[in-house]
Amino acid sequence: MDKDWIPFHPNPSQPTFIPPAGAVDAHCHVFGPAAQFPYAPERKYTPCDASKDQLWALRDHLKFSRNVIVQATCHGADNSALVDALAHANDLARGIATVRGDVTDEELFRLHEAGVRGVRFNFVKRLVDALPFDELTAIAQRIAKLNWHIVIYFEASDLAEYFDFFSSLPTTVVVDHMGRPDLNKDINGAEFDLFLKLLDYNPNYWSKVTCPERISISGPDGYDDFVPFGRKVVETFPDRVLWGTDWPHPNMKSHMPDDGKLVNMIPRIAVTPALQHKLLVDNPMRLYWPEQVNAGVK
Ligand SMILES: O=C(O)/C=C(\C=C(/O)C(=O)O)C(=O)O
Repeated sequence: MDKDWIPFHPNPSQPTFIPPAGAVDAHCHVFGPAAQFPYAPERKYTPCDASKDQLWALRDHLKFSRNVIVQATCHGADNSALVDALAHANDLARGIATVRGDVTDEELFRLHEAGVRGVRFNFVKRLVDALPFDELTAIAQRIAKLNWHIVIYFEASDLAEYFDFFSSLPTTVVVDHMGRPDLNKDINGAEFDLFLKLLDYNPNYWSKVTCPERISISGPDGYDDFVPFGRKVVETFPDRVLWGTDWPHPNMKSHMPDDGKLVNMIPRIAVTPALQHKLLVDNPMRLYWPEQVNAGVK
């Protein structure tokens, strides 16, 4: 792993917040293990290994029930580690893959059968060289036929440039980490307002209210500055929000969060049991296990 890499917290605290039954960690990753699933040559970082079994152990420790595993950029478009985790999840995990424009229909079908339900378009320059819009549009049109959705990751400062392209995407679109707002800026300022407009103008847009540890300037004593931004998104779009740990927390430089304390953030941004149930159960189940929702599975 990179010499400045901070591994995930070895002993996360037991959260005081108990999630509702069936809660979903809707944003997490698996890394390797590298001996079995080598990291991509084009990667921009080399992480510690972080296995599916360690992810399941965290899920159980935090009293969650399900995971949505997002392909990490260190694996590029080789989704093997993701597919392996899904194959060993007993249907308690779904996946978001990374694909290129030359992905075959057979590969998309194989990924769907494994439990993948979407692709990630990453625009964070320190992580990837983003694909050209026309290639992304072609991928979007193909995955729309699978009823998959798109997860997008971008910096708030880039949203104005991407707004029209984002608004053209034909599927449900889930924004990672609220589009990484700059918490030095006013919650009522133009930058966060543009993010809120993205969801307001586009009813197919959802947002994860995640990653206080990445976004907060006030820091890990409580990530207090994150709370009003998270609350605003949850209360404005209660049926279109998701939550996740972001374990194993790639590329953290200032500190490594205690996952138990991240869970304790939930009642501060979703302040009623009804909002917590939408955030942690209703919304992710509707998006990732619709067949079970329709069958009345609890
Ligand atoms: O885990 C996150 O969502 C955030 C980061 C990394 C990735 O998403 C990734 O490498 O796939 C980041 O900000 O470095």
